Amino acid sequence: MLAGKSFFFIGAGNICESMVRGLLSTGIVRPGEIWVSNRNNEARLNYLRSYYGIVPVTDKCQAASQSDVIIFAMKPQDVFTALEEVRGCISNNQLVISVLAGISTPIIEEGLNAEVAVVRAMPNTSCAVLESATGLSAGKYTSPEQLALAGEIFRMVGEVVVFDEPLLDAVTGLSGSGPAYIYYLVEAMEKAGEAAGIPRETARPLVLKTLLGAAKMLMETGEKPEVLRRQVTSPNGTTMAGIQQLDQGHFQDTILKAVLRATSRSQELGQAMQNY
Ligand SMILES: NC(=O)C1=CN([C@@H]2O[C@H](COP(=O)(O)OP(=O)(O)OC[C@H]3O[C@@H](n4cnc5c(N)ncnc54)[C@H](O)[C@@H]3O)[C@@H](O)[C@H]2O)C=CC1
Ligand SMILES: O=C(O)[C@@H]1CCC=N1
Repeated sequence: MLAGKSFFFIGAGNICESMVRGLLSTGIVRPGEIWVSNRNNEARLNYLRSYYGIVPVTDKCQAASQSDVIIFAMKPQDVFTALEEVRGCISNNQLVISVLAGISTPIIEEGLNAEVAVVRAMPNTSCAVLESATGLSAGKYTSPEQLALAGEIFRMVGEVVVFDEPLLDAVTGLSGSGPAYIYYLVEAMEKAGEAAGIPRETARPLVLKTLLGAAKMLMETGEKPEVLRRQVTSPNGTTMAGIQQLDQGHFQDTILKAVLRATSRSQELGQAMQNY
């Protein structure tokens, strides 16, 4: 279903590049089948063309009318300008994918002023290494086949779960923003290693292998994280001492608050655009 499909990204920033890198690395999508536009940034487009061989375009209406899949990938605040630029250029046999935090499918449908198939998607930047966790939900005019096509696109770059749309804000707070939480943890562990006397360049591979090993243990054993944690935690040993310190800092509660706050920020972004 995917071979030969053409993709048009409106907005060529971080998430666009992550998706492009992932899609091209599969070998199924070819560089000439990916068109990109970006606002006021020729240097960015030149970089994407020279690095990936993908095709910068300036006439967005024309590109939108000629591509199979149109991907909205600008900041939520910029969505209305983008919608105006391609209004009347997209028909129902194409597929619109919006990766915008907080922006509901009705906002996109109404902005396009036509019965266009829209899928809201929340991937993460790990698309670049084919390890994204992506949540999807279908808009009002999206057929099962069009939702399946969106699933196929994001399955090329990782795992896909389909949700009812209201949950997409929570997906954004959990796995859309999630890589940043993990990077933050890695930053903290590296600094901690350094504080304990391990040089930064040595701490990083130790931390990264620890992270990868723990993720693999979770995936390959299928055990609950609590069980695996207990296997590391000897009575009165070092891990117990470390975990007690994390508990004193309300580690789990802090993570919970971070995910809930990111979720409500996604809702706020949507609300702000609704009232626009
Ligand atoms: N960065 C991430 O990890 C993720 C981002 N998202 C969503 O993706 C969207 C983009 O995020 P980033 O790539 O991080 O932002 P970014 O700021 O890196 O890229 C957005 C790009 O869109 C361009 N743009 C704005 N209006 C445009 C228009 N009318 N036509 C063409 N280009 C236009 C801007 O010039 C900018 O280069 C956001 O809505 C965000 O919520 C979703 C999942 C993950
Ligand atoms: O920070 C943001 O708003 C976007 C959405 C999910 C990840 N990055």
